[in-house]
Amino acid sequence: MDVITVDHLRKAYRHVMAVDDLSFVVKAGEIFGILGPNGAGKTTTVECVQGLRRADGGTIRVLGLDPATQAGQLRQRIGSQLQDSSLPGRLRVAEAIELFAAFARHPVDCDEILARWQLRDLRNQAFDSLSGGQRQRLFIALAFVNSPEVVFLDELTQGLDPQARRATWELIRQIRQDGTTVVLVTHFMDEAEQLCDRVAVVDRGRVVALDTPQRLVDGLGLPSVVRFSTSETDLGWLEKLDVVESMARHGDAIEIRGTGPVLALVASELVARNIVPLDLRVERPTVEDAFLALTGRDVRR
Ligand SMILES: Nc1ncnc2c1ncn2[C@@H]1O[C@H](COP(=O)(O)OP(=O)(O)OP(=O)(O)O)[C@@H](O)[C@H]1O
Repeated sequence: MDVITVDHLRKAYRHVMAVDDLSFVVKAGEIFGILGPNGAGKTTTVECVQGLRRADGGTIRVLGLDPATQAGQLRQRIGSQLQDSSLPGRLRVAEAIELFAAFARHPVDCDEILARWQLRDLRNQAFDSLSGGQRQRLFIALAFVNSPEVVFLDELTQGLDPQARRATWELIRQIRQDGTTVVLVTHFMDEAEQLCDRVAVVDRGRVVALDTPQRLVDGLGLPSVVRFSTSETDLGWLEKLDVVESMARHGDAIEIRGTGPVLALVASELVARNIVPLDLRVERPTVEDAFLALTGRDVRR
């Protein structure tokens, strides 16, 4: 079942075409990622989808509702992570959750939310006194207070330490298991790779690729890099293998770029010639490589 359909969405700010004929579908129960460089139009898109901004053209349906005319109904059924926003400084963590729950048609139990997002020990702490990571956890928790059917998370793990990131990913996976659909706007390639069932790569207001993280990478035929060390000097034959695109040597360190089953073929040829390096390894292309190939830009810039 399609939970979100965005069809030929357009949105301009004066002379800036922020979103230009953008289309995608989000299916029930998936974690759908929107990846793109700064200014690609991700936030504008997600704001239009949530009914926070009016589109100039195209159609959007979320849970069968039109966000432009049924935003009130929609807000009862979706959750949204606050971004760069702050709560009153003296508001305590538990009070913030109770406040948001008071507006929800189907609020979840506040203690359960505090426990799930590891906020129990902070329940009486004022918002002002929270660290960046703790605030982030609170913003995520608040997105789930109204038992949303679809939740929008923007830069989910910004400011979290590596352990907290992994714990957050695990919780989001559990939330998917509970049947909630998740839309994730992210700059983090590893997050998209680890968490998302499908990813839309957005650039200059358009979707330039949409697939599972694995198929995005595989579909581009990007090279893998095989590395190993050897003192053997006669390796020119390696470059003649069909799968090998190039070879570089720095002392004993060998680096081979190639596509397809490059590791298996290089390994078997080396062994056949009695060269058995102990450190043979392969670096497969990642979503980051795919992103660079698709947009020509580093996502962090
Ligand atoms: N309120 C606004 N007024 C004018 N221009 C805007 C406004 N909001 C966004 N823009 C412009 O529209 C384009 C898309 O912005 P948007 O915030 O949707 O991109 P984004 O992909 O979310 O970027 P980022 O990753 O930096 O948050 C950018 O060129 C931006 O400068």
